[in-house]
Amino acid sequence: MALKHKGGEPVPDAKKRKRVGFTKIDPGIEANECIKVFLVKNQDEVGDRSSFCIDPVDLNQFFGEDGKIYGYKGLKIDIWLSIVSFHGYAEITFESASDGGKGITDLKTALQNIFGESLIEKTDFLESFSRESQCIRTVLSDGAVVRSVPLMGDETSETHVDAEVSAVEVIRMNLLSMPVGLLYSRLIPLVLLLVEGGSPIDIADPRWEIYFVVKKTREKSGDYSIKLLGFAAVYQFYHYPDSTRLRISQILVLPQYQGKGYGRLLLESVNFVAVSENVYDVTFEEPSEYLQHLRTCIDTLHLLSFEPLKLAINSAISSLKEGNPSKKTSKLLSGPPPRMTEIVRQKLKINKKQFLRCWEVLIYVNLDPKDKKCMDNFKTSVSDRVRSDILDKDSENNGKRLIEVPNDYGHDMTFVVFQSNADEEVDDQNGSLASDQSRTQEEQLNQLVDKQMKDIIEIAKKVSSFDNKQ
Ligand SMILES: CC(=O)SCCNC(=O)CCNC(=O)[C@H](O)C(C)(C)COP(=O)(O)OP(=O)(O)OC[C@H]1O[C@@H](n2cnc3c(N)ncnc32)[C@H](O)[C@@H]1OP(=O)(O)O
Repeated sequence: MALKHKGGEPVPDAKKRKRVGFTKIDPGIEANECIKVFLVKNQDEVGDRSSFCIDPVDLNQFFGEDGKIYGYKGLKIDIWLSIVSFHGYAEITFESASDGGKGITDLKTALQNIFGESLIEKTDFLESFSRESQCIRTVLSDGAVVRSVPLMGDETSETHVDAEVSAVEVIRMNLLSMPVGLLYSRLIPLVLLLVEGGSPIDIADPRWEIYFVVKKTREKSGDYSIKLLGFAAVYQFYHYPDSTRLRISQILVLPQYQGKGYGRLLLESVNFVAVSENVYDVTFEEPSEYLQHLRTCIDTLHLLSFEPLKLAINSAISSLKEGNPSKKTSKLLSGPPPRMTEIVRQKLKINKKQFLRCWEVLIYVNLDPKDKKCMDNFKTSVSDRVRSDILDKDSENNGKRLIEVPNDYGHDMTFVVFQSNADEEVDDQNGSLASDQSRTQEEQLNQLVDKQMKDIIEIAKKVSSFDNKQ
């Protein structure tokens, strides 16, 4: 870590600090504003601010309660993280430092809380590119290759001209192995920076496994190099009486390689292991909204080509074609038959909750968009399902209802809790409260139905585009 004080003046000692007269209390600077993190692959990129800069979830969380750094004027912190050895180097520059009433933030400690031991001095860092050029290859050489996908055409364009064969591989390893644990500990800063709510896992627990996705390039000389693209940490839970559940707890694809199918490959690989080792099922630990979207796309694809399910899907489609939405006596579209839920878990390792999420997408992709009656019936059935989900919750919660409504500010959802209480409605003299409340509830429900329809259509589109590529 290098602390550069612009103008060459030393950082003032405590005595001098007392004499500095501040007219107002130091407002501080948000960590998000003055810290930049670059991912670099060679010495030349270090110090070049046009290098690949990441967009961390929230750097403020590592700096006190208000996320601010105090005591510095003109502070700039550039962190250079090597994607060769995953070491880091912090270059800190500022015009002056003095206590403006809130102290002087100890930057070294704060940065060590994020980057830990992987933060090293500049010379050491620059040397690490050649010294540790084979570190990923060495650590992963003992791993089991779960999947190997050859790369062709454009995908190899960034490789060396002498490159003969390139492939993307997923390699599975136990985190208890010392070199693997060490490599993971160097990846922790990326987890903290890029996975919302991410925290280090306990590498001393033998039930943790890690799946690395790498690009392997074999040179004409016969030698090969390996580049790390991402990883997934998976916990093997015991499931009574003699089975295991796989839980994907942390998945990260390095930002410059995202959106190229590597996340999907990691998830498919975990699924492949789950099926071949006949575990109970695969679950996710608090998946982000985007990861959940990806998971539903992947599972829906598997379900679409799952022969035993075809009859159930066709029969659901027939009931939508024939159904009359004005007859409220029977549901147009019920969930999948319970027997299928069990078969899907046994054969595809998709659990019941996730299967239910995919079910409506499975139906939707099989509908004829020109069949208006069928499409209308589908929307009615989604609406019925949303309403019954909420009513079920309602009866469980003594009239308190929690519903998720979309907002205008992006992907995050807003949750609304409301209480439906018959007495309250009677007490309302004009009945206006009750009618206002039910109007609001109706609007919220409609919004929720629209949001769910939008999600179904989006996933269906994605799945159809994948299906055509395969
Ligand atoms: C339990 C937890 O860990 S929760 C936290 C999850 N992790 C994070 O949030 C960390 C930051 N995010 C990431 O690391 C990544 O975005 C991940 C892991 C979530 C997803 O990995 P990615 O490699 O980006 O996913 P992948 O490329 O497979 O799919 C993403 C997109 O690429 C598209 N895609 C997938 N394969 C291909 C392909 N072969 N060609 C073109 N596009 C493709 C997908 O359709 C998807 O597009 P969409 O966003 O329009 O739906």
